[in-house]
Amino acid sequence: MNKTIVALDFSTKDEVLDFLKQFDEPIYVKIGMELTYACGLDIVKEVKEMGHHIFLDLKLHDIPNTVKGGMKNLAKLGVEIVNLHCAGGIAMMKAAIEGLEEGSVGGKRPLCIGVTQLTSTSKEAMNDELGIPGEVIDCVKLYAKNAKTAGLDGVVCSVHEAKAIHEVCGPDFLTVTPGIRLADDSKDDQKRVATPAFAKEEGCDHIVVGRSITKSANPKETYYQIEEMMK
Ligand SMILES: O=C(O)c1cc(=O)[nH]c(=O)n1[C@@H]1O[C@H](COP(=O)(O)O)[C@@H](O)[C@H]1O
Repeated sequence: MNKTIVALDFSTKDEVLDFLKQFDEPIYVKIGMELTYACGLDIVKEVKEMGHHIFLDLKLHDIPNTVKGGMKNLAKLGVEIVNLHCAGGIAMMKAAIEGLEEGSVGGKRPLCIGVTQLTSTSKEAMNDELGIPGEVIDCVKLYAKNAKTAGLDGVVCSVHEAKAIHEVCGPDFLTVTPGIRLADDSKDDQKRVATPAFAKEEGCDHIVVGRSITKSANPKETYYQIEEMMK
C-alpha cells in the first residue's frame, strides 16, 4: 500500500482529472471538504471507479447520534478511510464506529481515524485560544488513547507525535501525518511540520501531502520522490 496520501485540495472536477491523469497506477488520495463541497460525493465515486484508494476527510464532529447517522451513509461509499475529530469525545467516536459497521458494504467497514490536534495548531494557540493547558504531545496522546478506547483504527497527528502514539497505543494503531514539508517549502498555515525523511524515521504509517505535490512544477516526479523517501 502506498505510504503517501495525496490531498486533492482542488475546487473543480477538471483540476482533479488533470492531476490524476498523470498517474498510470492507482495512488492513495484524500478527498476533503474543498472538493466535496464543490462537486458533492459523486466525485468520490468517480475517483474510486478510476481505481484509486480514498481517504474521505470530512472530519465529523457532532453529537453521537448525528455522527452515527453520518458515518452510516459514508460507509456505503466503500472508501478506505474516514475521519472525525477526537475532540468530540469517546461516546461520539464509539457511535461513529457503530454507524460505519451498520453501513458497511460486504461486511468490511472503512478504517476510522481521529484528528488529535490539527497540525496548524501551535502550543500557544492550544493553550491560549482553545483553553487546553500543557504540551501538545500530552493532549495528542490523551486523544489517541480515547480513540483507541472507542475502537478507532488510528489517529491523524503530526510526525512529532507519531512515535509516542505507537508507544502508548501499540504499533498497529495507525498514525497518519499531514504537515509534511520538503526542505525548501515555506511553512504557510502549518505549524507542526516535518520532512518525509523524518516521517519515515519516526515510523509514521502514512503521510498526507497536499501543496508540496499539487503545486510542484512536476507533481508526478515529486510524488515518486516522496514515495521513495518513505520506503
Ligand atoms: O485530517 C487531515 O487530513 C488534516 C489534519 C491535520 O491536522 N492537518 C492537515 O493538514 N490535514 C489535511 O492535510 C492536508 C495538508 O495539506 P498541505 O498542507 O497542502 O500538505 C490538507 O488537506 C488538510 O486538510
